[in-house]
Amino acid sequence: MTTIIDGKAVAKKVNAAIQIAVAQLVEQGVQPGIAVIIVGEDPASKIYVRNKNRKAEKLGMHSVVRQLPATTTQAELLAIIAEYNADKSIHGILVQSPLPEQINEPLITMAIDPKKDVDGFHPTNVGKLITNFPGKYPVANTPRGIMTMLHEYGINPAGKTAVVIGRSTIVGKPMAALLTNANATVTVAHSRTKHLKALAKTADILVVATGIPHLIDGNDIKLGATVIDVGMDRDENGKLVGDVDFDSAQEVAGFITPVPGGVGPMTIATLMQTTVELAKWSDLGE
Ligand SMILES: Nc1nc2c(c(=O)[nH]1)N[C@@H](CN(C=O)c1ccc(C(=O)N[C@@H](CCC(=O)O)C(=O)O)cc1)CN2
Ligand SMILES: [Mg+2]
Repeated sequence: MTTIIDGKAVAKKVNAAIQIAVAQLVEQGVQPGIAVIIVGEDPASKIYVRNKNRKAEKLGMHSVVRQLPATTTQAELLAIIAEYNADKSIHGILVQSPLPEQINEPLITMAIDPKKDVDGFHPTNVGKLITNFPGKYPVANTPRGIMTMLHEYGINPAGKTAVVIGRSTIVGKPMAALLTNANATVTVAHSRTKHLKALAKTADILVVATGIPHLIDGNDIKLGATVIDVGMDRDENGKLVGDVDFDSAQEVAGFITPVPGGVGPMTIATLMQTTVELAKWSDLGE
């Protein structure tokens, strides 16, 4: 019997807590504020940005969306980031990815004040995560949301064998760090990994974030394993599917996230959570 991890339900619970936290902050004279910058007209990015804005407003936050043309230069984007770095009403700054090719993404990440880095991508914050630095700092929202889901379903990574397939800055690397800090034994695999499927089968916790539809199926999963599918791929019919073949995987897994309705909803809920925390840390010194 497999348990389907309901990311929508966990996100709802997180959002309910955020709504209360925001109301309390507003009473103390602090309204958490987020600025989302989008460059160009990528339709999926526009939907994600619209969803972030709507959710932030619904939870009582101050939310600004800055839509820029695809021809925006590096200097123009840097100037806008500097503007939000100096804006006291904004606690979190997010530059939606992907960015057009004339923009140097690492330099943009570096330009955001680490204290307003709501994505948790700034090297200062990544460094703190990797070193398990004490204190408060933002952590990438997708992997952090996955940790919240594991916690909600009573899955403790300590002592478990975890395999993370994917080594991106957004998911794979911070996921591996979070699982390591939670005392799992972690292997990071990727497109050049030999015997990938055999390795996947050793995992008690398997996180798949490759962008390859149905890379992993039930044959590659240990009986009873927890399977977290970060993929958001389109199949030949344009249907949204994950990196895991859900139908065969759920015959073997103990716990599994669906696509859609698993990791995705948690990303936005956790982004809201991080925005509230940044506001508390900066304005209340918590
Ligand atoms: N600066 C950032 N850019 C991007 C990030 C990010 O975290 N920071 N992540 C992704 C896109 N993304 C948020 O930005 C995101 C994508 C998808 C979902 C989601 O809820 N997905 C749903 C399905 C939606 C559908 O039907 O198409 C789900 O999985 O249930 C949330 C956030 C890239 N860019
Ligand atoms: Mg999902």
